[in-house]
Amino acid sequence: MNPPEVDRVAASRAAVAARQARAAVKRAVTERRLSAVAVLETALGSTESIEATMRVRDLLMAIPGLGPVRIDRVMGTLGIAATKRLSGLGVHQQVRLREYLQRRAPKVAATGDSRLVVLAGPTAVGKGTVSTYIRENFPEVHLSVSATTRAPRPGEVEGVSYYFVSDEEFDRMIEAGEFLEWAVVHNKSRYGTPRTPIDRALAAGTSVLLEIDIQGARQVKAAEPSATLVFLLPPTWDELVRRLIGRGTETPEEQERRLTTAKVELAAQSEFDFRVVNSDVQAAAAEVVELMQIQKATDLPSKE
Ligand SMILES: Nc1ncnc2c1ncn2[C@@H]1O[C@H](COP(=O)(O)OP(=O)(O)OP(=O)(O)O)[C@@H](O)[C@H]1O
Ligand SMILES: Nc1nc2c(ncn2[C@@H]2O[C@H](COP(=O)(O)O)[C@@H](O)[C@H]2O)c(=O)[nH]1
Repeated sequence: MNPPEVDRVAASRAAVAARQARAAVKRAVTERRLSAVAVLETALGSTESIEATMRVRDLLMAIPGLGPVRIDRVMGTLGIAATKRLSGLGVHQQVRLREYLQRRAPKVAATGDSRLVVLAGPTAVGKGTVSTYIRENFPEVHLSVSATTRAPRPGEVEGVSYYFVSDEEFDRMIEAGEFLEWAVVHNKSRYGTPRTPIDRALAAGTSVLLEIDIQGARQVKAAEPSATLVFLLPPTWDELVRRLIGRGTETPEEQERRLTTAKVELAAQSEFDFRVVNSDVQAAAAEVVELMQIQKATDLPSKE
């Protein structure tokens, strides 16, 4: 073969491979192994991805219950041309399509034993310490990384501790529907759970742990009733105060504010599926992981 012919054959093989890869993505959406929203996020996150080359129409065709006539109508309403690919969407089209998919597309089916677990509890009870222990010792668990508008503390790492974002960026993320939940915590900063990494992990059969406040836990339960809520308790109130003051990361005013919230939060513990007392980090982490891994939550003995 001469060089132009070699190029033509290579291009045709690449086109076939891309078509097959797009068909596999569509199948995964139809079979509810992958959420349509996760496909959109991947496409928007990388123009190199196979998802970026998918037509919007094909993504909608993958959603059970949507036929060609309905899809034409929906695309008209969303203001998206019939031939548009995901990578070619304008900002407003992206927002409208994301909102539509969040409302209309079915959630991914739970695969195997993967589950969504929320760890909440009052300030300084040790949520961060227990979660970090789980991240370091149980790599099979996906620990969600939140976005926050608060400033980093010494030693905190961008993308590991949090995504530290400006108020404007947080507004944008809310507007774009990127959060599973978000809340103003301790009447001060905003914190939110990015939705896409969670959808992806659950679709891949990985259990997910969210370390968030109680307002967030309530929102997650409302959005995903199958989520398991775990409340982390201190051995005593005095020990909680000792941990907060001992951590030394807040001013006395901020400590006061957090202890006021803590009293309200402790009163909400009965809303949770399980309670774990954090007397010892390793033991508390093991209990939380047990709740994520063993039988279905409904079959478990109470940890109260
Ligand atoms: N089981 C434990 N025994 C003794 N100290 C602990 C234990 N767990 C955590 N601590 C300590 O308590 C302090 C608060 O812990 P941590 O920062 O993890 O709390 P948190 O619940 O994440 O707080 P916040 O909600 O305010 O972020 C830290 O100094 C930590 O080292
Ligand atoms: N509702 C949410 N709460 C969150 C999230 N990420 C963290 N948090 C909670 O905020 C407080 C304060 O955290 P700190 O790091 O400033 O001490 C604590 O209770 C966290 O659990 C989130 O995404 N959503």
